[in-house]
Amino acid sequence: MARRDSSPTSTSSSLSNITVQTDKKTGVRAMSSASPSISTPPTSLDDRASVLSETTKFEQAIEVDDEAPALHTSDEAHVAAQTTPGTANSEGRRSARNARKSVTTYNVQILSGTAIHTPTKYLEKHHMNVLHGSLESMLKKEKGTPGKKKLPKPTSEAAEVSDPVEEQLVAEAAQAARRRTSSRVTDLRKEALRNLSSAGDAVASAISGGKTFVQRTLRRSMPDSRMNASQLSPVPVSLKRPRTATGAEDKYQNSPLQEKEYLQPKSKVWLKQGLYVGQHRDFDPRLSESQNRVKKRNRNSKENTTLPLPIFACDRLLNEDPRHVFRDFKLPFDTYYPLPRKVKVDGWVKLNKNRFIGDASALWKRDKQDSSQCYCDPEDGCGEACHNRIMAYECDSTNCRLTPERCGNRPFAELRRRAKGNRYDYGVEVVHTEDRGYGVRAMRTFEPNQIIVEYAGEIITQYECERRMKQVYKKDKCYYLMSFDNKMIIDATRGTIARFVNHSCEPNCEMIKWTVGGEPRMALFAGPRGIMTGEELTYDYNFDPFSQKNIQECRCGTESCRGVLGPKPKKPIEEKSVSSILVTGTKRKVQDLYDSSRAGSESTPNSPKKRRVSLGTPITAKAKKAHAETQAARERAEREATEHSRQITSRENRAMKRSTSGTGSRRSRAAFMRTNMSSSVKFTRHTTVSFKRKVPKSSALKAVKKPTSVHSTRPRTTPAHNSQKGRRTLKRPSTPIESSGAEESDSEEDTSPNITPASLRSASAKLNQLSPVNQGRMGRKTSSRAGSEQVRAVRTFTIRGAKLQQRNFSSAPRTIHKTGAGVKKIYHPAQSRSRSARGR
Ligand SMILES: C[S@@+](CC[C@H](N)C(=O)[O-])C[C@H]1O[C@@H](n2cnc3c(N)ncnc32)[C@H](O)[C@@H]1O
Repeated sequence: MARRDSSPTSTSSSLSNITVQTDKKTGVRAMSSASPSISTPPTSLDDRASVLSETTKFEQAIEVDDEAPALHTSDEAHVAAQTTPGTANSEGRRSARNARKSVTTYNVQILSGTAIHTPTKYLEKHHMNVLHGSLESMLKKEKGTPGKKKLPKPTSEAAEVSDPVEEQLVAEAAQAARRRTSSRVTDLRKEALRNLSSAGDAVASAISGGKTFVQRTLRRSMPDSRMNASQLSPVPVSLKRPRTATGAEDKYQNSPLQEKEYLQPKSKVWLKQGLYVGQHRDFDPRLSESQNRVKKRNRNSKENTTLPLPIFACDRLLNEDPRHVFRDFKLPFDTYYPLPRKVKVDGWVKLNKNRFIGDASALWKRDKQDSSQCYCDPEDGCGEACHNRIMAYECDSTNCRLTPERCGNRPFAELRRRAKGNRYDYGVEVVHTEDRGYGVRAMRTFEPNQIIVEYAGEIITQYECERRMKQVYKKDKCYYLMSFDNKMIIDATRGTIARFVNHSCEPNCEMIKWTVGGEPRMALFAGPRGIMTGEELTYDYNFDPFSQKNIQECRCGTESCRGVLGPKPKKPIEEKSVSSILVTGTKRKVQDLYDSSRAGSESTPNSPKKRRVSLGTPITAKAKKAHAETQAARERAEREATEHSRQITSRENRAMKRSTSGTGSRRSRAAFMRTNMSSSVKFTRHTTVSFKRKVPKSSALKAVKKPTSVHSTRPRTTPAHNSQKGRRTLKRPSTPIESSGAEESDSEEDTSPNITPASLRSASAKLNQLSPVNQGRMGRKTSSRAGSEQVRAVRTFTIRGAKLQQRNFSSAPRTIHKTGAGVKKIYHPAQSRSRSARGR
């Protein structure tokens, strides 16, 4: 043991009592502080412990590992003793920041003690003979590279050193140490740091030893002996395999191929069989719309090689399963429906509710009388029989006593709720159609008669509409104008998505006007079939093109396509024949009808089909049969009509006599009318007369000089076409774009008061007595909310094999707008003239 009590170069500092101990057995030479140092910074040990401690904390740490690290430490201590004789410190006080920013560098030519601190960033460029890092590493390097310069040996063995170079180095080192007393403190700190790093190494090796042990144990316990170190440890494999236990483990651990096998990501396996195999998905939701388009364009369209289901399978599917009988089999739209494809529409400013523009607000008349009330039971939940529903009024707290949860007649409230949900909930989206511009598609299913979307936009006056047509929209190809209440127009150029709904001659939706909170509102409702996801939404524009040049070809592609975007045909031939005969009872009319039936619907000069179908089309056997049936029915009806008119005439004459003998007051006349009408209705029950009945109005009654025969008004009646029996008859409200029949009712509306819900109820009650027909399901027809004078229902009878329709006024109206939206020249002021005035 060498003991140095004091250093010649020691200062008055506390670093004077250093003991360098050498353990001969292990060759460890450690330093310890025998006495407490004044400047010893506070440690975790208390002062006493610190004082009595034979070894420094670092030394204690070193002792944990009694193997290789100790050797380095001894060397290090040796060097330290050499370089800074009599100086040792157990504490490393360099701040962590500095330690990180720089490393100790030694110029091996100048030897230790001349350490400088080089910023790490300059290390690359540092001179070759400058070593970086701890002395320990330097020593390792020296040992590992024979022939290189060795560091000086301890002083006790200095005499034995024969290498003059080494001697010189030692001497120089001693000289430098003497010269640079001021750097002693720093050197001691370095020493301490070195000790610390050695301790760190020892701990790291201990930990790695422990891990290796755990891995070994695990490996042994695992059935799969191929488990390698990479799976047991999060540390990279390359760093974790220095020690191996067995040859077999070695084999696996050292095989890079095996490791790769485990590290590779799993690849997706696609099904080779199944319902959707072979189907192309055009849309990749991960890509944008344009990227998808490009992809689609570039895709090589391969033929679908998947065979269809065998025929017997389809047959069973369609015919044997009772639920599928007579139903088309449809695959679901898409089991995985991607995010909505947002179509950007140029120039579309979206409005969610109606907005009055200019004078429209001031001119808008709110009809105070117009209200409705329902008295439904909670069990009914305002279903089909709800009075408000029949009248196309939305229930609310003022007109319905049910709670919103119980009431089933609040479609616009439902719409409001839906709009707060997500896009799927809202349920519609704009799409590009092949040949009709934009269209609207359902993104969900809709129940029959369920509300889909509101048709809202700017409410403008006729004057403003004209102005816009002439000035603003004069170059446009599409107009989004729809006539509305109070002779106003909804311009949906700025409006809801409903403006994109296209026309179809066999539509799946209806545009219906409702009264919500006393205000009229238009909305698109699902038709009686309901809507499937993915279906394009359409409604019948029943469009009056106004002039020939505005006639557009219809591309709806349905079987019953009328060929052009035009008005609906007025009535089917059979129906027309019967009703007209009954009304007129003249041969001439029958002849007309016969002619018209021969020519089909082309007999009407305004019929759009006239331009498409030639009259010379040969009559097929089917048509001949239909014609014969019609003829027979006509003859029967003619006979009945003669009888019918005879009876009515005699009854009217009797009633006339009674009324002229009475007071002649308005009330009595009204009573007479009611009696008369009731009797007519009763009568028609048996004779299946189709007729139109007007609710008595004061103005109308005034005009009655003598009890006008019901017949006298009938010739002008145009029984509505109700191709779908038992379904609601579509009736258009008054509009400036009305066709002639509707315009007549328009003019009446202007001069006559509105029908009140009370009168409707009484009329409804009377008819209820007459007929048990479920009026909620019957077809309904009215001219408009403001002018709902013509309130009719359609009833189907079978008399002597002929199916006939009876119209009465028992059912309340469900107002359906006549004109389609957005059709060019959909509105024109001249259209407010009667059709007859326009020569139609
Ligand atoms: C209210 S817009 C409907 C949306 C329109 N497709 C668009 O792109 O904005 C009415 C116009 O769509 C076109 N359209 C609608 N239904 C059609 C049909 N069945 N056949 C041909 N064109 C139709 C006509 O050009 C019509 O003027």
